[in-house]
Amino acid sequence: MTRVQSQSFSDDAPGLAARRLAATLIDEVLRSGTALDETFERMAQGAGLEPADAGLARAIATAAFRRLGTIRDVIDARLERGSPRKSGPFEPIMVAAAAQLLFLDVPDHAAVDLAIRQLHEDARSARYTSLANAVLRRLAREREAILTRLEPLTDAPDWLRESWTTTYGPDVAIAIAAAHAEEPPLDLTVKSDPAGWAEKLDGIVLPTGSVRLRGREAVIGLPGFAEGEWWVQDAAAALPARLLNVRPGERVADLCAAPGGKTAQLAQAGAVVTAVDRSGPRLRRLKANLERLGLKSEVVTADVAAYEAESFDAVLLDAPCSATGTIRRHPDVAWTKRPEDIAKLTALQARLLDQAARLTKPGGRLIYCTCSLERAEGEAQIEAFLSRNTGFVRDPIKPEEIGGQTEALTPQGSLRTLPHQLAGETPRLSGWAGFYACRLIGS
Ligand SMILES: C[S@@+](CC[C@H](N)C(=O)[O-])C[C@H]1O[C@@H](n2cnc3c(N)ncnc32)[C@H](O)[C@@H]1O
Repeated sequence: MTRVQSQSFSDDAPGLAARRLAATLIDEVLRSGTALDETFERMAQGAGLEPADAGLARAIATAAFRRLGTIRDVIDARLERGSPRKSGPFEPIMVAAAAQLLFLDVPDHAAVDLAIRQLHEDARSARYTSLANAVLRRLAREREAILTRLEPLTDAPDWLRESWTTTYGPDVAIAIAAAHAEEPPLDLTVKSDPAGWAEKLDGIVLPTGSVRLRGREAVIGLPGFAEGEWWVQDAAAALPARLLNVRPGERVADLCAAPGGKTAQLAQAGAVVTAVDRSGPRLRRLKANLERLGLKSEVVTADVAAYEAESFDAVLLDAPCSATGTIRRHPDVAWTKRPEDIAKLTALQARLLDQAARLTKPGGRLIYCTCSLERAEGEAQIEAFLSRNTGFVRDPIKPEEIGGQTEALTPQGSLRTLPHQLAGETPRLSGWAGFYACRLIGS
């Protein structure tokens, strides 16, 4: 894609500024590989948009990434001579418009007319407005037919499609991709009284203890947020810290801790927590989160690979990873990560894991986890670790520790959650993130 040049988002035409920001976000994320959330925070600030416009821009970009494979296919199929070359912002504007026409509740004329206006703003794309108009109007006319023929795996890049099919088999690969097509529900970890909070917030208590909300309201306005009674955390992401079974007063290291979802769980369980992360800005968010929750932890800015301290009763390493287990919440991940990232990340994870082992007391517990669907960042990482560190053994996780969700346990007793597990009331209220976690005991 070519850089979208217009950086001025405000305009008199209603909705145009939101569409400009949406196309720019899509373009920028694909070009730079920077996460949509981060790109949005940076760009929306400077764009001076009304909150509703900024929200619409983000919704368009998110829908575009969730369905990018399908969107590219249906546009290409209607461009007889392929995508025009040297056409400036043509592609991101078309992708954003198609996302609205096919997957969002936006009037067709608004999606089409505002896309055409945007194309006119750049001399390189202005030449293709008639072509764009014809393609977008066809998409609107043929929407029903397109939507009845959706194939979930089309919305995963080839390398992920192949990886899931090889690792989990063709049926599970399709189920994973189908789960990614659904908007995710909002899950909360509550300090206490999950049933009471589920009732107050119109949610359900999941078998693992998290509260899943049926609605889609902004969290900041919900009862209990300002009072620090709960925090947002995917139901699968809440499991690794629970599996550490910390007792009040134990010294616990949370390595790669920011923004602190797991630190909060450990502190809430009564542990004396040291949270370590190398990112200053992310640690500032961790501190703000803990402050809202009224919880405490020592906070250390350090590279875990070089972090030295007196050894801990228990250690949690939530290692940096490809984050392919979070594609449902962050669909841009599927299009920004590359196979070559996996090799770099697995080498880093091995270094961090060896250091985490050195920081674990003899007889202490060590949990390694990643939010990745890749075996290399989970099962294979632990197999390699155990062959290097013969002083450690697995401490198998029991079904009752994860609310009886036996399908999320490997034969070796590791946790392996997949996005299509955890059936709920509707497809949107089903599923959880893809996580791997293994509990080890040192000697
Ligand atoms: C998966 S996120 C952690 C999420 C966090 N545990 C939670 O539950 O909220 C990974 C974190 O690892 C940190 N990180 C990456 N490489 C690191 C390193 N070498 N040393 C310390 N932190 C690192 C990143 O800054 C990021 O905050």
